[in-house]
Amino acid sequence: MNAALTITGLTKKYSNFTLDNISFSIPSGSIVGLIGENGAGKSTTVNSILGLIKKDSGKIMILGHDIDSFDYAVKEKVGVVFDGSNFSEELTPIKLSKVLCNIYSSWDKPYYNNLLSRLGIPASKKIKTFSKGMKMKLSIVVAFAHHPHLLILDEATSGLDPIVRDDILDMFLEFVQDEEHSILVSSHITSDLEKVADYIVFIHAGKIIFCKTKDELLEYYGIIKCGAAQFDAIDKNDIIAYRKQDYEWQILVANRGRAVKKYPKAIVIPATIDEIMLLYVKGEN
Ligand SMILES: Nc1ncnc2c1ncn2[C@@H]1O[C@H](COP(=O)(O)OP(=O)(O)OP(=O)(O)O)[C@@H](O)[C@H]1O
Repeated sequence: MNAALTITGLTKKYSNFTLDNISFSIPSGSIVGLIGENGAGKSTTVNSILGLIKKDSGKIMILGHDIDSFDYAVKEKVGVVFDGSNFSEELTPIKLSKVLCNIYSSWDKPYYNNLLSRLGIPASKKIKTFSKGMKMKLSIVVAFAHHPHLLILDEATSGLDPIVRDDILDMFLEFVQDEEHSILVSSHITSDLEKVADYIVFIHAGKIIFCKTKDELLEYYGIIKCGAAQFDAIDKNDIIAYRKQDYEWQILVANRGRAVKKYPKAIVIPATIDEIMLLYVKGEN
């Protein structure tokens, strides 16, 4: 399987933080969700991928090209959306299109106009009059309108309402449909990732905790809820992490079907990505 992005052994040291030997890849045609608590290292990973910060070590390949010797033709094939707009506030979306068609050889004006109206962005109003959400939507439209092969979004949907986010998730799914386009999206809104991501990469304190298919997480992971006596009887090898809240123990397990059979008296429920993250980060093991 071709990979749109391959990261091997990425390391970046700051005085109080180390992004430590990160490795994962994005198969072509897939959406990868990057999750982790504030300060986990998501933006450091994204900025390293984009060459915005200098990595200390590791290899990053985008669309088969090493980023250390990247040329402009490859850069054009990467669409980027950050949490914030970088466009001149005096421009209108129509004027912005005139600027961008000189920058991107693959700029698709009809598609851009189509996306502006699909997301309800006023084409002839100055960007400075836009709300934060409207600016974010414009950044997303611009990223799509130069037909990138790889889209990278860092916390790009957090300021958007659920209805707009739903439209954007549909755009993501349409984008990867032909198996040649791929998306890396970092987000704290894990319910969005549950809807669209194929893989989840979980970073905690600069290290990768896991890189798994979303289906594995949602179909197999589970939480056992039980009292003290039942907790003591649970095989410690089955426990990924646990925490106690009031009189209830919550235990994260990797195979909830097996847990149901093995512990018939316990309540075993599916785990959301948020709960999996919470138990890994705050739970004991
Ligand atoms: N230029 C810098 N100099 C020193 N430390 C930095 C720098 N940039 C980031 N860091 C540190 O690196 C760590 C990871 O930051 P990063 O922005 O990658 O986290 P994140 O997972 O994107 O967090 P958030 O969800 O809050 O955006 C933090 O402790 C941050 O303080």
